[in-house]
Amino acid sequence: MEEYIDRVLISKEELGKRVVELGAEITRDYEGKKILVLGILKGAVPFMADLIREIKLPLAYDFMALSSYGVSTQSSGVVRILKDLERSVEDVHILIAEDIVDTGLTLKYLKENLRARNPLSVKVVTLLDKAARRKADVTPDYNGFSIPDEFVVGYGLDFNEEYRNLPYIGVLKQEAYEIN
Ligand SMILES: O=P(O)(O)OC[C@H]1O[C@H](OP(=O)(O)OP(=O)(O)O)[C@H](O)[C@@H]1O
Ligand SMILES: Nc1nc2[nH]cnc2c(=O)[nH]1
Repeated sequence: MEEYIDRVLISKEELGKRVVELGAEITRDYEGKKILVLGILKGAVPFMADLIREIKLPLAYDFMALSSYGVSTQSSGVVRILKDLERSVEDVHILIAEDIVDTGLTLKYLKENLRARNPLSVKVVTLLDKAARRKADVTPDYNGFSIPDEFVVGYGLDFNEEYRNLPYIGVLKQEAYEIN
């Protein structure tokens, strides 16, 4: 698997340090509030699993799975809910946990959809922000790292469902795209 990694963009140590910082910031901001951390499957799972253990407050977590209609890697902005929340959110502050915000189309749809359910608030924490590709007017409230316009894998992010279990964020070699 790692023979196809061209270079490490964010190391395991850098990821760990930043997740601790994000957890501390969220802990300060949400003191006394009832939080629902909402992970977006599947990419957010490793980040969310580490982050929730750095949020030193009582919280609940749940997941949604979304799929965007579009041609291959091009997101169209039309999103379908594959797995929805299991309960009402009217009494909670929702903190959406994402691995990456790219065009922002997924997040724009999701925020609008969730706001219609009348939660106390909706905010977003993302591990990575690729702002150069933004098409929708959305800004994450908490961002781990701003990254350049490169396709990255690892720590939840995949290429054809592989590489999600790498402990760092890396950039693939050209060969990796050619063999698949
Ligand atoms: O800002 P956007 O351009 O809308 O892209 C961001 C979305 O794309 C990725 O999910 P993906 O559809 O690859 O699913 P996965 O998490 O299961 O890999 C990521 O987890 C975000 O949900
Ligand atoms: N794996 C992966 N998925 C993405 N979805 C949007 N941008 C990216 C990216 O850079 N890598």
